[in-house]
Amino acid sequence: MSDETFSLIGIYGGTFDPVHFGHLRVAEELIEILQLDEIRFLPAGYPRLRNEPIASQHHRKTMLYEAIRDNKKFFLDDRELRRSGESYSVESLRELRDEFKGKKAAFCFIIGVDAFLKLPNWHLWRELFELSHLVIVNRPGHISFVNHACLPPKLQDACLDRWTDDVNALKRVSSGFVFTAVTTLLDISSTTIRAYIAAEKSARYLLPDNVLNYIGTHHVYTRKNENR
Ligand SMILES: Nc1ncnc2c1ncn2[C@@H]1O[C@H](COP(=O)(O)OP(=O)(O)OP(=O)(O)O)[C@@H](O)[C@H]1O
Ligand SMILES: O=C(O)c1ccc[n+]([C@@H]2O[C@H](COP(=O)([O-])O)[C@@H](O)[C@H]2O)c1
Repeated sequence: MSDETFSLIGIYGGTFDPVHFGHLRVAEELIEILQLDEIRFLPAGYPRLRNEPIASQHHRKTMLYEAIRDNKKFFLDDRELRRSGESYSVESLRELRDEFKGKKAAFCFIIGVDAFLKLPNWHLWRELFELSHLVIVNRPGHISFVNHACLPPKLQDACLDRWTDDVNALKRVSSGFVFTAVTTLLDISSTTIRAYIAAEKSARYLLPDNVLNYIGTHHVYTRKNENR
């Protein structure tokens, strides 16, 4: 039976402007909860359905690299930064599926509940279920635990027979399940961090020190920075 199961690869997409402990703690806990082999952090080059990032692609990538480099299970996947045009998750997952052809791997696309609620606005969103499992994490200030009745009807329908709370189910097929994970709720957002830094308030303990130092050295979120 064991050689029938898939290895599990987490894919954590985001703007990461900047990466913070809300992201990193979720990733660390999901490695344990789902017994993931690795998590690939996938920074969006030109993120959709939101304002343009403040930091440049180069800064967002470097900050992310600095934040994850000491974790043997965390990897940076910069394919969306190398691609021109809007960043479509479905395109990245198609590419990854291609690269993993012949390997028994299942993908877990990790997504906060705030982003999950907007899924029906994503490019070719229904195809995501064919390419990956979806792993939803809660976020303070947003509806707690995905209450199926609160979902937009289209999303409710699409997820209908996909919900599972069985980690082993995710290892039996390469895609198609929706799993809600219980992780520590940390009320941290990149927006708050950018606002603190712009107001010269301390953002310490909300994100790794080396990332904070990088932001300071390169004036990433302050007016002195002319080359964001
Ligand atoms: N504190 C958090 N807890 C759980 N999930 C989070 C947290 N912060 C971000 N996420 C999730 O991580 C993914 C990427 O988030 P993103 O990089 O946009 O960070 P953000 O803090 O939401 O940024 P911003 O404030 O600029 O919108 C999204 O799926 C989001 O829901
Ligand atoms: O593919 C899409 O159409 C799409 C639309 C909105 C968001 N996403 C992805 O969702 C992830 C979280 O996005 P964000 O804006 O919350 O940082 C990130 O990987 C985005 O590229 C993807």
